[in-house]
Amino acid sequence: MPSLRGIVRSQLCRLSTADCVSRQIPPPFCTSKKITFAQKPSSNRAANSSIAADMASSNVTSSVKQRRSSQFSQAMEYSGTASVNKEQSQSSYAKDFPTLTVSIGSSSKGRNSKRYDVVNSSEHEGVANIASPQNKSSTFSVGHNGKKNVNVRKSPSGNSESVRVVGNNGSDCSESLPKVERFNICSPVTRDSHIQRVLRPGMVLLKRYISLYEQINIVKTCQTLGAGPGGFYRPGYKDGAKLCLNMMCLGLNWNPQTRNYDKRHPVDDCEPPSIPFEFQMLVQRAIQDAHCLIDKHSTVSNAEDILPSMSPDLCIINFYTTHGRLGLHQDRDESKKSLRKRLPVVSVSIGHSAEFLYSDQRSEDQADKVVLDSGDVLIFGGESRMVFHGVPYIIPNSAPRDLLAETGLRHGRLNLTFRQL
Ligand SMILES: O=C(O)CCC(=O)C(=O)O
Ligand SMILES: [Fe+2]
Repeated sequence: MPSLRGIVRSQLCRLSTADCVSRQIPPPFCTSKKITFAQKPSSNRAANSSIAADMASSNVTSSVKQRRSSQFSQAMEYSGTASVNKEQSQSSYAKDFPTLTVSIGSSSKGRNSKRYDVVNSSEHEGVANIASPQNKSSTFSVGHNGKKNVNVRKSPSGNSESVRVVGNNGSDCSESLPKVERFNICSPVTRDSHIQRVLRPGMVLLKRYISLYEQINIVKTCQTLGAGPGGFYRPGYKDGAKLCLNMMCLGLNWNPQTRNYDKRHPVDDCEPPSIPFEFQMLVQRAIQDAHCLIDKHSTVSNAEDILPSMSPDLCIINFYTTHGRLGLHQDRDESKKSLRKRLPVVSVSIGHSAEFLYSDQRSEDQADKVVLDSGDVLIFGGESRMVFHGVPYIIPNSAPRDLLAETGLRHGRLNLTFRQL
């Protein structure tokens, strides 16, 4: 199943990939479209980087090629219906570019089912609004008051659909059309602009950033790698005390006893697996989106000055059972050069939620606290690179049920911290 990032990431400063997947938009529909961006320049970097990341993913690339022609029939097969409503409007424009109305999800007969519609919300525009029922992850603002419109329009030739994503002030043909006050069916509490936060200079939290689909893939990859050479084990410190977690490393092995990075695993003497390409892409995408957020919230001309870019060559993967924890510490075993440049740590959380403390002092009392949920990405670099941080508590029964069901992941929390040596 291909990734769904294509469409939704187009405004990824504000909208997480999680939204697309959590809404169960059929993958063929999402990925095979020709995507055109009509965004403000400041958003283009993120949009382009996201698409580049998507296209670099082998899944997506091949699926785009393969599925292009049978796009809508696949969408129908997946879960719903599609129809071309040429008669819907009397305008010649609409006749030339008939609106596609696509119903995705269970039919309205299904009592307990969620329903996701791409509907014709305007006779003239053929604007397709994708929104979800109100739930915890409903952050896709739609329509006049919201952030995203996805237009689905079929070309006269009938064989190439395009998806246009426009922002609030989008400059598509709709500009010349009458302005209509839209009713926003998304919960006002969970507007997507609130879910990505600069916690402090150099520290960015991208909430619900990773789609459920991507989370599942990450878990499966970690399960496979974790069972092989260089896999998970329970590490201990020099004094014999054990860490309250299981750990494995990618790229280079971190040894808590020597506090060094080695080529080999301290227990099985194997080389750690290398960082999978998809993980690398995820990290790049997250840093670029963090830059985008910093651009939006600060007056600096270059977000790199606040949060330098980095290319990870190692990753520490922790698995916390529900009793796991990690005391306040600094990540300071990377090279002098890396620390001098204050290259960020990119932390990915999957599974159960956790409390996360961070502070300039090694003091739990004075520390700030944030909850890290499944799919969140936290980045700390620049001024925040040496922040004390730790995980005092895993929140029981807080993992997405579908994630556990799909992967058979134990109850607990997986955390991946990517770094550059
Ligand atoms: O689990 C986390 O969120 C933090 C992990 C961490 O700080 C580390 O591995 O150094
Ligand atoms: Fe750490």
